[in-house]
Amino acid sequence: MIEARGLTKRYGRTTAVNALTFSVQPGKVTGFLGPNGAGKSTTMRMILGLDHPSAGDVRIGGRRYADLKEPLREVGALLEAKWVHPNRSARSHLRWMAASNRIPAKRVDEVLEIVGLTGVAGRRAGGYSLGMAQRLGIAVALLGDPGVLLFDEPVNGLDPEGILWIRQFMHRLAHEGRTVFVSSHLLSEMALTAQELIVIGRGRLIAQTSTKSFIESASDSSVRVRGPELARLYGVLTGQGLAVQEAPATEDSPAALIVRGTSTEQVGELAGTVGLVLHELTESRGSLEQAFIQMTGGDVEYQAGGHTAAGPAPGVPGGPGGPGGPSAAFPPPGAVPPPGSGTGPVPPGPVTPGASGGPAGAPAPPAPQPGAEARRAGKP
Ligand SMILES: Nc1ncnc2c1ncn2[C@@H]1O[C@H](COP(=O)(O)OP(=O)(O)OP(=O)(O)O)[C@@H](O)[C@H]1O
Repeated sequence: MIEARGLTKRYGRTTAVNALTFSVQPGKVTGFLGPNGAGKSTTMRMILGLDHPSAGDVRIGGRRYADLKEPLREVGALLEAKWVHPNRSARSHLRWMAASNRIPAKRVDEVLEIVGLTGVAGRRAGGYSLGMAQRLGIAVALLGDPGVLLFDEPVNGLDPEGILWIRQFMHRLAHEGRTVFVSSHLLSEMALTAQELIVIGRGRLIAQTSTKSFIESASDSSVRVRGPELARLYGVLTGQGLAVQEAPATEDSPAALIVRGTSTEQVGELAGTVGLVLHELTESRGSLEQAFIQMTGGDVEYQAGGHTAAGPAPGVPGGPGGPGGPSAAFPPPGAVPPPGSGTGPVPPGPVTPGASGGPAGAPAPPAPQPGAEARRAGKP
């Protein structure tokens, strides 16, 4: 279990992490969700003792990282990709890691088998694809058979097969009773991967909730209605106590009304009883991504299908469907190292951030000093 209390990190005038309090429980995958720059990597580095909090603290199983006697056996992490020496093979790299952490050599073959790298374990890591490098990173994280695992943006840059593999693998680790904490800026990915979500924006906690509740609350439905007598229609609907919002005309669509907490049937019948002509009556599901951007105060544009999905809040017109390296595994103390405007509860595809930021994390020194600051500038 991971517990953060009032966790804060300031870099000069920037408050990267602002009084975060949350807990990550074993036995399930917990997603750490926030737009680029929200403070996810900084939080993970503090969990791993690579950055000192400016205030507050974070504990793993009740102890600070620096106080863990054998950190590699308690927590494993995948932070940054491609940090393995290119001329080393996966096996020799793992043997070196194991030896430097007093882990029996036979564990190397076990973890190679677990991540599916046995067949290529003798090949130089420099020739590995990103997906293979990810697996190697995970193998390093698993060397000490830790009960707590951290993954920072593990699917960045992976192909669909690699994404599926990582997702299933995290489920398996959680099923084994481990604490699995995975960061992402992709709500659509987290919706498929995590049972629990910790959502942050600009360093602050926005929500800690089950993924199911988050999706339900973020994908409220609304009814869009328009006709030649909008003002009268507005009066009829509000007269029935309905929450009605005006959607001004845009280049693409004429002015309309957005009605929440109702159905197309009810709106149509109310209009019919007073003889109002309607030109449009549609139900829209809020886009999860738009809800996410709103909640996180995101200043990041999310794009999918070639258009920008950032825009009005769910249920607000103007938006379709709605209203509108690895990593290098970071083996403590041994080494470290995007959907568009979907219309359903779970957006159909990944969201690609307009402003891309690569996976964050610290390089993987073979034996990081607990508590040592890992500066971004020092990243490989
Ligand atoms: N070493 C550092 N020095 C100065 N500012 C930093 C440092 N590390 C992070 N920041 C700033 O802190 C904020 C949070 O960054 P962080 O990398 O933790 O966010 P993130 O949610 O992981 O984003 P991303 O997905 O883009 O990596 C950003 O404004 C970032 O520029």
